[in-house]
Formats: sequence, C-alpha cells, structure tokens
Amino acid sequence: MGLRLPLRRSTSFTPDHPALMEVPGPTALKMEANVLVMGADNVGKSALTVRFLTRRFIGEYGDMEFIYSHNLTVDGREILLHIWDVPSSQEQAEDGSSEEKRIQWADSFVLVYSICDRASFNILPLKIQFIKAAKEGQSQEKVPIVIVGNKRDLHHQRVVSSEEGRLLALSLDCGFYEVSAAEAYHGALMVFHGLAKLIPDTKLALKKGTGIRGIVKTMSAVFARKRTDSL
Ligand SMILES: Nc1nc2c(ncn2[C@@H]2O[C@H](COP(=O)(O)OP(=O)(O)OP(=O)(O)O)[C@@H](O)[C@H]2O)c(=O)[nH]1
Repeated sequence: MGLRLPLRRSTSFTPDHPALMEVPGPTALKMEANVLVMGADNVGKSALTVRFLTRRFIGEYGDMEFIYSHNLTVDGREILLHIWDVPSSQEQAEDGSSEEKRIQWADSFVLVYSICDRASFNILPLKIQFIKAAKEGQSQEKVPIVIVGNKRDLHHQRVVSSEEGRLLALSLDCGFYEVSAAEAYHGALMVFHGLAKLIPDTKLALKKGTGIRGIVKTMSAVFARKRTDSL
C-alpha cells in the first residue's frame, strides 16, 4: 500500500526579523524540500508548526493532519517547504511501515521534545539513529535534522537542561533550539530557518518539480474547532 498523504495547505510568508531579511536577487533559485515534524505526544509539534506558519498560538490543535506548503527565503534561496505534522494519536494507530514511508518522503526533520517531559527527550536518540540509517545509507549525505526543546516558558517544570539538549544535538550532529511555541514566534522561525540552512542545494534541486500535488484545504477547521470549544 502506498503512503497516504494528508490534506495540503499553502501559506505565504515574509520574514520580518532583520537577520532574515535576505532579498533574493534576480538569479535566486526556486526549490522545494519536504520537512517531517516528529516527537512524542503533547510536546508541541503542532503548536510549533502553526506558530511558524501563522505566527499564532491557539492553545489546542486537535488531531488534524496536514502537509503545509510555505515559502521561505534563506541565503538567497527561495525554498518551498512542505511541512508534515503527524498527530501522535495517528502514529500510535499505525504500524511502523507508515513512519518509514514518511521518513522516505522527507528530506529534513524537526525532532521536538518538551523540556518538562524526560521521556519525550529520551526517545530522540533512537528516532534519530533510525532516520540516519534510513536516509544516510542511501545517499551518504548528512541528513538535515534539528532538535527542538519546546515549552521553555515552563521553566519551573523543567526536567531536561539546555546543556543536555545541546550535548545530544552535538553528539548526533544535529541543529539545536530551545523555544516556547506558546510565548513567541521568533523561536519557531529560527527552527525552520535553521533547518532550511542545513539542506544542501543538491537535495533541494533534486526535489524541484517532484512535490506532492494534493488537495488544498484551509486550516479553518483547526480554528473553527478552537472557536467551538471556547463557546
Ligand atoms: N506552556 C506551553 N504549552 C505549550 C507549548 N507548546 C504547546 N503547548 C501546549 O501543549 C499541548 C500539546 O500541544 P500540541 O501542539 O497539540 O502537541 P503535539 O506534539 O502536536 O501533540 P500530539 O497531537 O499529541 O502529537 C497543548 O495544550 C498546547 O497548548 C509551549 O511552548 N508552552
């Protein structure tokens, strides 16, 4: 059975952080990359993704599954990111082969844990080794991965130190960020911007023209759910 792709949604994006105001010249390359957001349940995968895409934090995200398409300009390269956020309830209902297929689909990975949840941190080394074995075996190229410690605002509940996160990222040759999707947009922007910087041109160029062309639906369902819940 083939890989079941979720609904697809497009967004537009203009970076507003001074460090990110890199206007592409007339020869800027247009490229595409697939990003898979992974991690344990309840760590804030959807919050981080939605914060990056919309700048908003809506609190509850339900179990909607989307691939979001979003333009980002990094180092003069205009990159169309296809970001797949998989709810953990769905992951648990599947067999391992679906995760393998998603890993094959992706060129780059965001691995999220909560700084308040030791177990969500402890599962990362195995997940990352699994990704590396699946991807690096094929291409011999380093796989772009960033590790994200989320919920930084809950410092009184912290059980994973920043140093532990940084060391893990160093030992596995990944990028590292600590953020609060709840508190600020900037951290989410830095995560996806940092990831895009790690994707080599060769990988991006290879993806050009091979992106999925699926059904485009709006994220209004997520916001509608939120509005209904708060009535
Ligand atoms: N305090 C705080 N809460 C957060 C933050 N990010 C997410 N949350 C909350 O954590 C809960 C889980 O967030 P989600 O984004 O749904 O987490 P997820 O990893 O996508 O969850 P699954 O659907 O289980 O895969 C929600 O109640 C969010 O409001 C954060 O940075 N700080």
